[in-house]
Amino acid sequence: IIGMTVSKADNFSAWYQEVVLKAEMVEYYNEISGFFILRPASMFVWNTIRKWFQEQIETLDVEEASFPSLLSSKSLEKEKEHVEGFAPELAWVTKAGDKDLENPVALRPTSEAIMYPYYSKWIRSHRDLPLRLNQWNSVVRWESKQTTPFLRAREFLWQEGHTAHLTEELAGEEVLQILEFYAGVYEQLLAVPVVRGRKTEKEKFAGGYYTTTVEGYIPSNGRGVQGGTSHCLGQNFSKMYDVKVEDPTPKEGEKAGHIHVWQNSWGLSTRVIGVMVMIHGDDKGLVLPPRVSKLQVIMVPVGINKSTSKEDKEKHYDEMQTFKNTLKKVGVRADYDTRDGYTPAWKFNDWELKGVPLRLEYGPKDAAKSVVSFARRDTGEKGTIEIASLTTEIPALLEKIQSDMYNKAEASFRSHRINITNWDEVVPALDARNVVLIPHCLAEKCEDKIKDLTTGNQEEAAGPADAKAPSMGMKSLCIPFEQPEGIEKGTTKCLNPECGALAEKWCMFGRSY
Ligand SMILES: O=C1CCCN[C@@H]1CCCn1cnc2ccccc2c1=O
Repeated sequence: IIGMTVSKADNFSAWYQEVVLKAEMVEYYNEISGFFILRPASMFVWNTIRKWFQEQIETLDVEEASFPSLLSSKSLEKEKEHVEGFAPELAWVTKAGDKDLENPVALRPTSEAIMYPYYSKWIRSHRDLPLRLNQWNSVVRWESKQTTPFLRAREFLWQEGHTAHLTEELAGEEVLQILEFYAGVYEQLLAVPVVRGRKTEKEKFAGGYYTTTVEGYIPSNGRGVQGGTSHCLGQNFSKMYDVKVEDPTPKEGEKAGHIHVWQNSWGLSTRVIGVMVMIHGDDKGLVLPPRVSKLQVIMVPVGINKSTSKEDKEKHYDEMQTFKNTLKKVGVRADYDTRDGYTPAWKFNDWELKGVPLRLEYGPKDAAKSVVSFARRDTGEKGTIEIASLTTEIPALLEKIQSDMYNKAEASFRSHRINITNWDEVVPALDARNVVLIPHCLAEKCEDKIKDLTTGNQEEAAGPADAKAPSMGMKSLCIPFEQPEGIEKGTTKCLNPECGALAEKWCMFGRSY
């Protein structure tokens, strides 16, 4: 069957797998589990993101570099304490040909250990700062959890930015600039709303100082999803790798000391594509936001059949070629489908499955009235457009589709993000596919406890018939920069009934990927 067979509401994970396969975005790499092939439809999305993000970071004078993809166990030694948590994810090369390697090497899971010895070598004076390098590459992390296309893969494409600054303030400024660019990728390109915030001590990058994040929301299962992270590493790595400069402003009469530089690292991966598919897709298949869609308009001839003369058919098709060229001149990526042997209805389904944002139908009746009929992929809305107005109406309609898709997703996230001040309302809220904001003390231990308290226990699962696993506990997603009112007086208690400490901030919690 070429079309969708699974409904999004019935079986979300099966629907997701089917849509990314049938919309020709990915292929499972059957040789090794957890690896996927990215096909042109998804590479177009990724390259659109890459061009936009690259343009943004170039305003910050970020330069591009390419470091080796392998690292020695010796170089990992330096950051051993925080790597130990990640060690099980490292993929090792132990042989070359039939010879064992004296010192096995690991495939990069991220590039700090590869890059920072050279930051130490290159950064000597404060004049070498800020150093800002970004890599577009792929990394390998041998996930033990169930993998799924885009959201959790053992190898994925990403960019990793690594910068060094003279002061904490300069580093902190960049952390937030990059986070805004990440939010822009979601909100401007993918029509996906995100909450900006800071990770708690428990959820931050252990090797860093603090982590800022953009958090998405998947309406189909109410889960939060981490969308991109911008870390301030503080001086942790510069002390590990001895990245220092002479103090440019030594105190009067004192010998200039050294300053360990303040570093950031920031990453966004092809996970963003999975988030977009999950939020916008429907039972007909993919729904692509126009800004990232390889094909924005597909024209399908209608009313052409055996009785249509050859020259009428050719003339009709030539007119669509003209529309295509006209639309190309105003930056619209359009094409037409004149495949013989397929009905218009078959073609409509095929292009809906592939998520093309706008379809134009053009038949002799339309030609007689100098109009084309349109059908929006996101809402199904139909209408007609004067051929004479194509160059203004089509771009405007595509922009409307883009903003309507964003507004719909934003309303859905907003209505499923609820502030809770009564602990007993938390689990019911999660079961109703919400994420929650609760007054929280921000202590790591308290978070652990909250995870346990909100994990459905066995007896609740109604016996053997109910094969469902106990409901997943909630984790902190972020401390939103945008804080609700009500706890600034410092008299509100942490919502965890077993905690008793005072709440520091409203913290967003939810079931998550
Ligand atoms: O997120 C980012 C953004 C891009 C640059 N790296 C940081 C932090 C990566 C954290 N991390 C994530 N998985 C790992 C897996 C194995 C070894 C080390 C690591 C590891 O350090």
